[in-house]
Amino acid sequence: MESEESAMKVDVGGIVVHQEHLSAADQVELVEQVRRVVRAAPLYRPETKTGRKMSVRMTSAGTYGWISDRKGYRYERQHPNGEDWPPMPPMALEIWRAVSGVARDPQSCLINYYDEGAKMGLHQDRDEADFDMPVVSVSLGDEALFRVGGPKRGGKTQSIWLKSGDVAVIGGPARLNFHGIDRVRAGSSSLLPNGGRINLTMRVVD
Ligand SMILES: O=C(O)CCC(=O)C(=O)O
Ligand SMILES: [Fe+2]
Repeated sequence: MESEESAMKVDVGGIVVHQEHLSAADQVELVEQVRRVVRAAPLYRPETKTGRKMSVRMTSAGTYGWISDRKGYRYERQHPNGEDWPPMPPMALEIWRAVSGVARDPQSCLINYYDEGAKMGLHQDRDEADFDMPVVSVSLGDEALFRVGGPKRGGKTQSIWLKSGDVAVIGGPARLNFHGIDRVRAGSSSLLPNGGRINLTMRVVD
């Protein structure tokens, strides 16, 4: 994998998007590594506290996985099926080391799969112990409209289309900024044979 800095960095409400961080070949390799995770730890559709199913399907890799169910949001060491999470994809770790700007390695890689029609409402990532540690987010497959606000709900927002190979760093003063995915543009990428979008988010948890 190339280790050079990406060609373009764009600031969206304090979130830094490294556009085209991954080459086409790297994207193919990362998809293969994600497939390995999904074979060991199947995607599932989490419920929220109120019992509604999320539209995004999820799984995780690394020491911890992010879980949502009737008890709320938290990190767990096992998949809901009771098995430990598979190892973090090596490329996820490489990407983290290239862009995170911190010395610690991530303990969790959440994998989100968006099919046509899936979205993620505006939220903060705040289930981690140390907000000095960034969240690093990788986009693969179809483009997604990413909305970014400030640290308080209801403020102004900005949006950007995240494309396959883009890497976003949610850190520093933007670490607790609200963000979400409004929609995915079906058919905008040929990376995934069945379409849709994969998002990986790496985090230091405790
Ligand atoms: O899919 C994305 O780009 C964002 C995912 C996200 O915000 C999250 O998993 O917390
Ligand atoms: Fe998030």
